[in-house]
Amino acid sequence: MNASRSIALSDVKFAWPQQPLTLDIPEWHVDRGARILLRGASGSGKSTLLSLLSGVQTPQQGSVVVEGQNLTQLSSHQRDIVRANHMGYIFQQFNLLPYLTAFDNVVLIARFSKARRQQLQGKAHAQAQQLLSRLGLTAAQQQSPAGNLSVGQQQRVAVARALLGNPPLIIADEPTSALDTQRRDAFLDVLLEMASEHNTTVLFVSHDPSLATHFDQHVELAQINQVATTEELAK
Ligand SMILES: Nc1ncnc2c1ncn2[C@@H]1O[C@H](COP(=O)(O)OP(=O)(O)OP(=O)(O)O)[C@@H](O)[C@H]1O
Repeated sequence: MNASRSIALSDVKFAWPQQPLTLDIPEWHVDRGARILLRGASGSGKSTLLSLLSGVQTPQQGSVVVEGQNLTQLSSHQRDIVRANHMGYIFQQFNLLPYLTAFDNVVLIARFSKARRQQLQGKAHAQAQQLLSRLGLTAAQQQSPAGNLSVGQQQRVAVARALLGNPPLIIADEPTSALDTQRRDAFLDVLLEMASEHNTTVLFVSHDPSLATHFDQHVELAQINQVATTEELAK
């Protein structure tokens, strides 16, 4: 096992039921602390790849090793534990619980993960407050139900939740698509600044080419995936 790697895929083949292959990735790895912007045509399989990395899906063939854990050898329950312990995940829709306060949405993650609780050493509340403040949420906003916050504020709550307890890997799936340029840049600055403090690996999916300057590596899915999309074949 290579400790300097966050992600290692080998000989991975994945198809959704009754569909042709979506992913055929002979080899791909991501070094610890890398900040990667993953791009690719719509429907090319970016979200599918993230679902393999987060252990929500497993490939029909090959191995997916994330933070030293071979997800393909684990049960669904064990994969849930790896996800909670090692990954901060930011979705397009943020997946906040609307009736809970912003603050409670953030600290909730510590209940699901022993590794994060250990990392936090009883300071989940303090770190949640610190993260939310740093992300620009006032004390009143932190105590407001998440469903009452603006999209931009909810997005920052989702970032705080992903970062709580300093998981080694952050995966983000188009989290900036609903934001204007200024907010998007501010969001990325905070996320990447906090990630670099802890040498956190960041894998960020976006269609937006103007985000490129924020990342030190750019990966086109077609570079690693041997399944060509219809759009790519038409080129
Ligand atoms: N839950 C699912 N069940 C069946 N097929 C799916 C499912 N999710 C995705 N697919 C199919 O897998 C292929 C890749 O989809 P995916 O969402 O991974 O692409 P994407 O690159 O993330 O697209 P976009 O940029 O538009 O979000 C598509 O053909 C899609 O129809």
